Amino acid sequence: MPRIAYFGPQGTFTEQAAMRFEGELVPVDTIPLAVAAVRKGETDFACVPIENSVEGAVPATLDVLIRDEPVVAVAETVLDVKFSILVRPGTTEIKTIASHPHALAQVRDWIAEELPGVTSIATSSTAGAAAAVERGEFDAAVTAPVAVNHYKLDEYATGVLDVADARTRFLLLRRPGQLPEPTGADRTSVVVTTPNRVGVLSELLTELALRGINLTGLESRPTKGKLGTYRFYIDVEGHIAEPRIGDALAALHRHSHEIRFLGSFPKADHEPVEAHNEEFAAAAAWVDAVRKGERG
Ligand SMILES: O=C(O)C(=O)C[C@]1(C(=O)O)C=C[C@@H](O)C=C1
Repeated sequence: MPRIAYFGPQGTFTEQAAMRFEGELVPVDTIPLAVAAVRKGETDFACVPIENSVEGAVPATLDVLIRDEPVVAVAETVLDVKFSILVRPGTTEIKTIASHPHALAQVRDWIAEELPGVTSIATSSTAGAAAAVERGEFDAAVTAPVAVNHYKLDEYATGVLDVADARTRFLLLRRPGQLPEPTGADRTSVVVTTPNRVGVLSELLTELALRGINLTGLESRPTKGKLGTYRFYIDVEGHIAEPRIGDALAALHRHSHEIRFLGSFPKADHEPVEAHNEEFAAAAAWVDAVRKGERG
Protein backbone atom coordinates (compact mmCIF):
# COMPACT_ATOMS: atom_id res chain seq x y z
CA MET A 1 0.00 0.00 0.00
CA PRO A 2 1.43 3.46 -0.87
CA ARG A 3 2.41 5.68 2.05
CA ILE A 4 1.01 9.20 2.30
CA ALA A 5 2.74 11.76 4.54
CA TYR A 6 0.19 14.35 5.65
CA PHE A 7 0.26 17.64 7.51
CA GLY A 8 -0.64 16.35 10.97
CA PRO A 9 -0.66 15.42 13.75
CA GLN A 10 -3.76 13.21 13.88
CA GLY A 11 -7.02 15.14 13.77
CA THR A 12 -6.11 17.88 11.25
CA PHE A 13 -8.30 18.77 8.30
CA THR A 14 -5.43 17.54 6.15
CA GLU A 15 -5.76 14.08 7.71
CA GLN A 16 -9.41 14.01 6.64
CA ALA A 17 -8.39 15.07 3.14
CA ALA A 18 -5.64 12.39 3.02
CA MET A 19 -8.17 9.70 4.07
CA ARG A 20 -9.91 10.22 0.74
CA PHE A 21 -6.86 8.78 -1.03
CA GLU A 22 -5.81 5.13 -0.96
CA GLY A 23 -2.79 4.60 1.29
CA GLU A 24 -1.20 4.24 4.70
CA LEU A 25 -1.30 7.63 6.41
CA VAL A 26 1.89 8.97 8.01
CA PRO A 27 1.41 12.10 10.17
CA VAL A 28 4.18 14.73 10.20
CA ASP A 29 4.13 18.03 12.05
CA THR A 30 4.58 20.61 9.29
CA ILE A 31 3.88 21.14 5.60
CA PRO A 32 7.62 21.30 4.69
CA LEU A 33 8.21 17.98 6.52
CA ALA A 34 5.36 16.30 4.62
CA VAL A 35 6.82 17.41 1.29
CA ALA A 36 10.38 16.52 2.42
CA ALA A 37 9.17 12.97 3.19
CA VAL A 38 8.05 12.49 -0.40
CA ARG A 39 11.18 14.20 -1.83
CA LYS A 40 13.41 11.83 0.17
CA GLY A 41 11.36 8.83 -0.91
CA GLU A 42 10.29 8.06 2.67
CA THR A 43 6.69 8.15 1.47
CA ASP A 44 5.11 7.83 -1.97
CA PHE A 45 2.86 10.86 -1.59
CA ALA A 46 2.31 13.95 0.54
CA CYS A 47 -1.06 15.55 1.26
CA VAL A 48 -1.03 19.30 2.03
CA PRO A 49 -3.54 22.20 2.03
CA ILE A 50 -3.14 24.64 -0.87
CA GLU A 51 -5.97 27.17 -0.61
CA ASN A 52 -8.96 28.13 1.51
CA SER A 53 -12.02 29.97 0.21
CA VAL A 54 -11.86 32.52 3.06
CA GLU A 55 -8.17 32.98 3.82
CA GLY A 56 -6.70 32.29 0.37
CA ALA A 57 -3.51 30.44 -0.48
CA VAL A 58 -1.48 28.58 2.15
CA PRO A 59 1.92 30.32 1.95
CA ALA A 60 3.87 27.43 3.52
CA THR A 61 2.69 25.15 0.71
CA LEU A 62 3.43 27.64 -2.07
CA ASP A 63 6.95 28.18 -0.73
CA VAL A 64 7.78 24.50 -0.32
CA LEU A 65 6.63 23.66 -3.87
CA ILE A 66 9.36 25.82 -5.42
CA ARG A 67 12.23 24.70 -3.20
CA ASP A 68 14.55 21.72 -3.74
CA GLU A 69 13.67 18.81 -6.01
CA PRO A 70 10.41 19.14 -7.99
CA VAL A 71 7.23 17.48 -6.79
CA VAL A 72 3.99 17.41 -8.78
CA ALA A 73 0.34 17.22 -7.82
CA VAL A 74 -1.51 14.14 -9.10
CA ALA A 75 -4.86 14.73 -7.38
CA GLU A 76 -6.81 17.30 -5.39
CA THR A 77 -9.71 17.17 -2.98
CA VAL A 78 -11.89 19.84 -1.40
CA LEU A 79 -13.25 19.71 2.16
CA ASP A 80 -16.01 21.74 3.75
CA VAL A 81 -14.47 23.49 6.72
CA LYS A 82 -16.11 24.31 10.01
CA PHE A 83 -14.47 24.37 13.37
CA SER A 84 -14.89 23.05 16.90
CA ILE A 85 -13.58 24.83 19.97
CA LEU A 86 -12.02 22.25 22.30
CA VAL A 87 -11.11 22.73 25.98
CA ARG A 88 -9.83 20.51 28.81
CA PRO A 89 -12.70 18.94 30.78
CA GLY A 90 -13.75 21.26 33.60
CA THR A 91 -12.46 24.46 31.97
CA THR A 92 -14.44 27.46 33.25
CA GLU A 93 -12.39 30.38 31.95
CA ILE A 94 -10.74 30.84 28.57
CA LYS A 95 -7.85 33.32 28.43
CA THR A 96 -5.88 31.86 25.51
CA ILE A 97 -7.04 30.20 22.30
CA ALA A 98 -4.65 28.52 19.88
CA SER A 99 -4.74 27.23 16.30
CA HIS A 100 -3.22 27.30 12.83
CA PRO A 101 -3.22 30.92 11.56
CA HIS A 102 -5.62 30.01 8.72
CA ALA A 103 -8.07 28.56 11.23
CA LEU A 104 -7.82 31.52 13.63
CA ALA A 105 -8.47 33.90 10.74
CA GLN A 106 -11.66 32.03 9.84
CA VAL A 107 -13.16 32.38 13.35
CA ARG A 108 -11.81 35.85 14.24
CA ASP A 109 -15.29 37.45 14.51
CA TRP A 110 -16.66 34.53 16.53
CA ILE A 111 -13.78 34.85 19.03
CA ALA A 112 -14.30 38.63 19.30
CA GLU A 113 -18.01 38.10 19.97
CA GLU A 114 -18.00 35.03 22.21
CA LEU A 115 -14.61 35.27 23.94
CA PRO A 116 -13.79 39.00 24.10
CA GLY A 117 -10.32 39.79 25.45
CA VAL A 118 -8.97 36.28 24.83
CA THR A 119 -5.41 36.04 23.42
CA SER A 120 -5.07 34.15 20.12
CA ILE A 121 -1.92 32.10 19.63
CA ALA A 122 -0.67 30.61 16.35
CA THR A 123 0.36 26.93 16.39
CA SER A 124 1.70 24.67 13.65
CA SER A 125 -1.72 23.09 12.95
CA THR A 126 -5.24 22.86 14.36
CA ALA A 127 -4.51 19.44 15.88
CA GLY A 128 -1.16 20.73 17.18
CA ALA A 129 -3.20 23.31 19.11
CA ALA A 130 -5.43 20.56 20.53
CA ALA A 131 -2.34 18.64 21.71
CA ALA A 132 -1.00 21.82 23.35
CA VAL A 133 -4.34 22.43 25.12
CA GLU A 134 -4.27 18.82 26.35
CA ARG A 135 -0.78 19.49 27.77
CA GLY A 136 -2.15 22.58 29.55
CA GLU A 137 -0.25 25.15 27.45
CA PHE A 138 -3.38 27.03 26.30
CA ASP A 139 -7.03 27.06 27.37
CA ALA A 140 -8.79 26.37 24.06
CA ALA A 141 -8.05 25.15 20.54
CA VAL A 142 -9.79 25.86 17.22
CA THR A 143 -9.85 22.46 15.50
CA ALA A 144 -11.41 20.21 12.91
CA PRO A 145 -14.52 18.47 14.31
CA VAL A 146 -12.72 15.07 14.29
CA ALA A 147 -9.96 16.31 16.64
CA VAL A 148 -12.23 15.64 19.65
CA ASN A 149 -11.79 11.89 18.93
CA HIS A 150 -8.00 12.10 19.23
CA TYR A 151 -7.43 14.28 22.32
CA LYS A 152 -8.79 14.18 25.87
CA LEU A 153 -10.73 17.39 25.34
CA ASP A 154 -14.37 18.50 25.44
CA GLU A 155 -16.36 20.48 22.88
CA TYR A 156 -16.90 24.05 24.10
CA ALA A 157 -18.56 24.95 20.78
CA THR A 158 -19.09 23.24 17.41
CA GLY A 159 -19.94 24.41 13.89
CA VAL A 160 -17.97 27.64 14.41
CA LEU A 161 -17.28 29.74 11.31
CA ASP A 162 -17.40 33.46 10.43
CA VAL A 163 -18.14 32.89 6.74
CA ALA A 164 -20.60 30.15 5.77
CA ASP A 165 -19.61 27.45 3.26
CA ALA A 166 -15.85 27.77 3.77
CA ARG A 167 -13.85 25.18 1.85
CA THR A 168 -10.21 24.17 1.67
CA ARG A 169 -8.50 22.52 -1.31
CA PHE A 170 -5.75 19.96 -0.71
CA LEU A 171 -3.15 18.49 -3.11
CA LEU A 172 -1.74 14.99 -3.31
CA LEU A 173 1.92 15.37 -4.31
CA ARG A 174 4.52 12.88 -5.55
CA ARG A 175 7.90 12.94 -7.24
CA PRO A 176 7.68 13.52 -11.02
CA GLY A 177 6.66 10.40 -12.92
CA GLN A 178 3.87 9.34 -15.20
CA LEU A 179 1.18 12.02 -15.29
CA PRO A 180 -2.46 11.23 -14.54
CA GLU A 181 -4.45 10.63 -17.74
CA PRO A 182 -6.49 13.59 -19.01
CA THR A 183 -10.15 13.32 -17.96
CA GLY A 184 -11.66 16.34 -19.72
CA ALA A 185 -12.06 18.00 -16.29
CA ASP A 186 -8.48 18.74 -15.25
CA ARG A 187 -6.39 21.46 -13.69
CA THR A 188 -2.79 22.36 -14.55
CA SER A 189 -0.54 24.26 -12.22
CA VAL A 190 2.81 25.99 -12.88
CA VAL A 191 5.01 28.53 -11.14
CA VAL A 192 7.02 31.08 -13.10
CA THR A 193 9.57 33.79 -12.42
CA THR A 194 9.54 36.50 -15.03
CA PRO A 195 11.98 39.21 -16.09
CA ASN A 196 11.12 42.55 -14.47
CA ARG A 197 9.81 44.50 -17.44
CA VAL A 198 6.67 46.32 -18.48
CA GLY A 199 3.68 44.14 -19.32
CA VAL A 200 5.23 40.73 -18.69
CA LEU A 201 2.37 39.46 -16.53
CA SER A 202 -0.18 40.65 -19.05
CA GLU A 203 1.79 38.79 -21.77
CA LEU A 204 1.55 35.57 -19.76
CA LEU A 205 -2.18 35.98 -19.26
CA THR A 206 -2.70 36.89 -22.92
CA GLU A 207 -1.02 33.61 -23.95
CA LEU A 208 -3.71 31.81 -21.93
CA ALA A 209 -6.60 33.99 -23.10
CA LEU A 210 -5.65 33.61 -26.79
CA ARG A 211 -5.99 29.85 -26.46
CA GLY A 212 -9.32 30.02 -24.61
CA ILE A 213 -7.75 28.77 -21.38
CA ASN A 214 -9.58 29.54 -18.15
CA LEU A 215 -7.42 30.83 -15.30
CA THR A 216 -8.56 29.43 -11.94
CA GLY A 217 -5.83 30.79 -9.70
CA LEU A 218 -3.08 33.41 -9.69
CA GLU A 219 -0.90 33.93 -6.63
CA SER A 220 2.32 35.80 -6.20
CA ARG A 221 5.02 35.09 -3.62
CA PRO A 222 8.25 37.00 -3.15
CA THR A 223 11.31 35.27 -4.61
CA LYS A 224 12.96 35.95 -1.21
CA GLY A 225 15.79 37.60 -3.13
CA LYS A 226 15.65 41.20 -4.28
CA LEU A 227 12.79 43.24 -2.78
CA GLY A 228 9.95 43.59 -5.26
CA THR A 229 10.69 40.39 -7.22
CA TYR A 230 7.95 37.79 -7.36
CA ARG A 231 7.06 34.30 -8.50
CA PHE A 232 3.61 33.72 -10.01
CA TYR A 233 1.65 30.56 -9.32
CA ILE A 234 -0.76 29.98 -12.19
CA ASP A 235 -3.63 27.47 -12.17
CA VAL A 236 -5.59 26.84 -15.35
CA GLU A 237 -8.31 24.47 -16.47
CA GLY A 238 -7.03 21.74 -18.78
CA HIS A 239 -4.31 19.07 -18.99
CA ILE A 240 -0.77 19.42 -20.39
CA ALA A 241 -1.59 16.52 -22.75
CA GLU A 242 -4.04 18.86 -24.57
CA PRO A 243 -2.41 20.76 -27.47
CA ARG A 244 -3.65 24.21 -26.36
CA ILE A 245 -2.31 23.71 -22.81
CA GLY A 246 1.03 22.31 -24.00
CA ASP A 247 1.25 25.24 -26.43
CA ALA A 248 0.45 27.80 -23.73
CA LEU A 249 2.98 26.31 -21.30
CA ALA A 250 5.63 26.44 -24.03
CA ALA A 251 4.76 30.13 -24.49
CA LEU A 252 5.01 30.74 -20.71
CA HIS A 253 8.42 29.03 -20.83
CA ARG A 254 9.53 31.54 -23.46
CA HIS A 255 8.39 34.50 -21.30
CA SER A 256 9.94 33.24 -18.06
CA HIS A 257 13.33 33.15 -16.41
CA GLU A 258 12.30 30.01 -14.62
CA ILE A 259 9.25 27.75 -14.87
CA ARG A 260 8.29 24.73 -12.81
CA PHE A 261 5.45 22.36 -13.68
CA LEU A 262 3.36 21.57 -10.60
CA GLY A 263 1.00 19.04 -12.13
CA SER A 264 -1.99 18.22 -14.37
CA PHE A 265 -4.67 16.33 -12.45
CA PRO A 266 -8.45 15.86 -12.27
CA LYS A 267 -10.35 18.77 -10.70
CA ALA A 268 -12.21 17.96 -7.51
CA ASP A 269 -15.48 19.33 -8.96
CA HIS A 270 -15.21 17.08 -12.07
CA GLU A 271 -16.91 19.82 -14.09
CA PRO A 272 -15.97 19.35 -17.75
CA VAL A 273 -13.67 21.98 -19.24
CA GLU A 274 -14.58 23.55 -22.55
CA ALA A 275 -11.41 22.68 -24.44
CA HIS A 276 -11.96 23.24 -28.21
CA ASN A 277 -9.40 20.44 -28.69
CA GLU A 278 -10.89 19.46 -32.09
CA GLU A 279 -10.34 22.99 -33.40
CA PHE A 280 -6.71 22.90 -32.24
CA ALA A 281 -6.22 19.44 -33.77
CA ALA A 282 -7.82 20.56 -37.07
CA ALA A 283 -5.62 23.67 -37.15
CA ALA A 284 -2.46 21.62 -36.49
CA ALA A 285 -3.46 19.12 -39.19
CA TRP A 286 -3.95 21.99 -41.66
CA VAL A 287 -0.46 23.44 -40.92
CA ASP A 288 0.98 19.96 -41.30
CA ALA A 289 -0.71 19.46 -44.66
CA VAL A 290 0.44 22.90 -45.88
CA ARG A 291 4.04 22.10 -44.85
CA LYS A 292 3.90 18.86 -46.84
CA GLY A 293 2.62 20.76 -49.87
CA GLU A 294 -0.72 18.93 -49.76
CA ARG A 295 -2.92 21.95 -49.03
CA GLY A 296 -3.10 25.63 -49.77
O1 LIG B 1 -4.33 22.61 10.65
C1 LIG B 1 -5.07 21.91 9.96
O2 LIG B 1 -5.97 21.19 10.41
C2 LIG B 1 -4.93 21.96 8.50
O3 LIG B 1 -5.18 20.97 7.87
C3 LIG B 1 -4.51 23.25 7.85
C4 LIG B 1 -5.62 24.17 7.42
C5 LIG B 1 -5.06 25.27 6.44
O4 LIG B 1 -3.87 25.36 6.23
O5 LIG B 1 -5.88 26.03 5.90
C6 LIG B 1 -6.63 23.42 6.66
C7 LIG B 1 -7.93 23.76 6.67
C8 LIG B 1 -8.46 24.86 7.50
O6 LIG B 1 -8.73 25.94 6.62
C9 LIG B 1 -7.51 25.31 8.53
C10 LIG B 1 -6.20 24.88 8.56
